Amino acid sequence: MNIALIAHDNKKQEMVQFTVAFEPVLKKHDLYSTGTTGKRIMEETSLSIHRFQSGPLGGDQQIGAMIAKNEMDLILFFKDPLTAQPHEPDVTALIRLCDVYKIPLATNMATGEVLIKGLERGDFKWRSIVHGKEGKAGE
Ligand SMILES: O=C(CO)COP(=O)(O)O
Repeated sequence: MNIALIAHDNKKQEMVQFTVAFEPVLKKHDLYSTGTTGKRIMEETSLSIHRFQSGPLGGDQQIGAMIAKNEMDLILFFKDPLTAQPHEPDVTALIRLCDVYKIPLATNMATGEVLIKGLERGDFKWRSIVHGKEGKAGE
């Protein structure tokens, strides 16, 4: 499965702790990340991650493009609700696309833990059914 790991600056430490804790689960999957989040995770774990641009420079949109092609199966996006982001429209667009394509999305670590445990249990195997489909919105 293709999994995106994204964290705003104030949540990057939580993301690192999360990926350290769940490294054995995550390493079985293809991981994608915005630039700085991916760099931090790779510095602190042995996970290999495809890094896109940093979020404010278009990374959220690059991950959004994968969602729009139905190429992303799970998004762990630890958002900072207390800090204004210069690229807020991109953040909103990414979350919207998760709803359009019904992609499981966690916006905080607590929900992330539930989803990752579901992933471990095989709860998202249904995603393999939609792979290869055109993935038109509303289908
Ligand atoms: O801004 C982000 C998500 O909106 C994250 O980007 P970075 O991982 O590059 O900090």
